[in-house]
Amino acid sequence: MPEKPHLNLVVIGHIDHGKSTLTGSLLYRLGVIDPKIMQQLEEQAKAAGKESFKFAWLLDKMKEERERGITIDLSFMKFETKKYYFTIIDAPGHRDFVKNMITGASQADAALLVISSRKGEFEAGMSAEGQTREHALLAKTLGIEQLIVVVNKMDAPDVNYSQQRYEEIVNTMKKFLKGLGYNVDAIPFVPVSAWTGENLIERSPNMPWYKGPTLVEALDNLKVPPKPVDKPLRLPVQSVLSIPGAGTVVTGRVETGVLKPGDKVIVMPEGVVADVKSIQMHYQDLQQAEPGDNVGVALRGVEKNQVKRGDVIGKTDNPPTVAEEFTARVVVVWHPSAIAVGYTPVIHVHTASVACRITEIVAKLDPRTGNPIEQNPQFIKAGDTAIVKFKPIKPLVIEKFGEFPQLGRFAMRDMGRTIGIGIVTDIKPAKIEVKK
Ligand SMILES: Nc1nc2c(ncn2[C@@H]2O[C@H](COP(=O)(O)OP(=O)(O)OP(=O)(O)O)[C@@H](O)[C@H]2O)c(=O)[nH]1
Repeated sequence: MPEKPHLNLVVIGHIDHGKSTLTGSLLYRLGVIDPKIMQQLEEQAKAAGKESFKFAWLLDKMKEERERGITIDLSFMKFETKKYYFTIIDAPGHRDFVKNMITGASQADAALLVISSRKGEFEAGMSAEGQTREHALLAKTLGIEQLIVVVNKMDAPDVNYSQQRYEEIVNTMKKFLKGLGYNVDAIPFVPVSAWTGENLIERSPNMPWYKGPTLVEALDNLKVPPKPVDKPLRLPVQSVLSIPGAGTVVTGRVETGVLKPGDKVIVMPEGVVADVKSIQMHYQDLQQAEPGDNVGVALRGVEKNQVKRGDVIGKTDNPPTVAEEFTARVVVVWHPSAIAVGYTPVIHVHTASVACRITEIVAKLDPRTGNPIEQNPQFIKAGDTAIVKFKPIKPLVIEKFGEFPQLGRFAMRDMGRTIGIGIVTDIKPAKIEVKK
């Protein structure tokens, strides 16, 4: 039997809307979590007087263990439905999910947007600083086209499974998501209780008015994005090793195109040309590596110190682009004051992180329509969307989002936090000398 396709999910939404509870509850009900472990956690949560947090507790435990360097959690974050295997990348509660969404080992194929239906909670998420707003905007900017909206806490006393409240939320959300450019007719809005499990796997008798899919059915209705095998090769380098017998081995994930033993490749921005001796994945030799494959590539003609993390491998007839300067559409998500020309955040893009200086703020945009509202503003601040030019202070491979989305979206970081995100719209290429 052919293997089920694999999809990556992110869980997003406003604080306390139930992301952890939903994730924990879904994993538990799908049988991923051992009932004995769940019972222990339940007792711990009860003893701490926080029974309603038992599922969230489960995620906290996983997170703690991860922080202590125990590597058990990842397998817990996988589950399967009739059609697919899913991995939840970046568990909820992470402070810096934005950066992780961009530079993490995997790209999200779909997002679950969790919204609380409780009085005041839904409204808080949709307020100017609300994360329902912010996360939906980020997901769209990052090119996550598939969305499932989970209308949570339908069991709460003030909601009491009200169809009217559900419809009120759906109408508001449809207007908002349409404004961001989402095709709202393709988005399921599933009313659930993460807590009781209603409409997650089994239909809720308390919401007979709801005729749409359950959450698991909505997951099965997602589409597998096509593999970009026809595009030119791009393989960002994660690490470089020197292995006796094999020589220089680079590891990384193929983002686009295919790679075969015998191919002639070029490492940018180094400008070094090499031959592919062999390719391995999970200790097995591969005759062809494709998008999504995490591989080790043994290279002939290059020394370990000539390649580093953040470089990108391509074919010699279509080398990765090194930017002298690039233009991007950015969204500022957080900054204590204002951003002006001269500001130099660290840009995290694929596996690279390079400081880039803002050389021009071309225009401020209306975030809803994308139309310019101010040319050459003096500064931009949190909440603003703008067209900005950057000059990398060191050679950097970056691509236009329209051509290579995986290498054309980035996070801007400063002071240990994500300041904003962006997508590259234009590039002025640098001249690189090729070393044979
Ligand atoms: N009644 C009810 N309460 C819920 C439901 N889901 C979550 N809650 C409660 O909402 C509160 C917040 O839930 P969490 O799962 O911690 O929310 P979160 O979105 O993960 O929160 P952060 O990670 O802090 O952003 C807890 O008290 C939960 O018990 C639900 O379906 N029904």
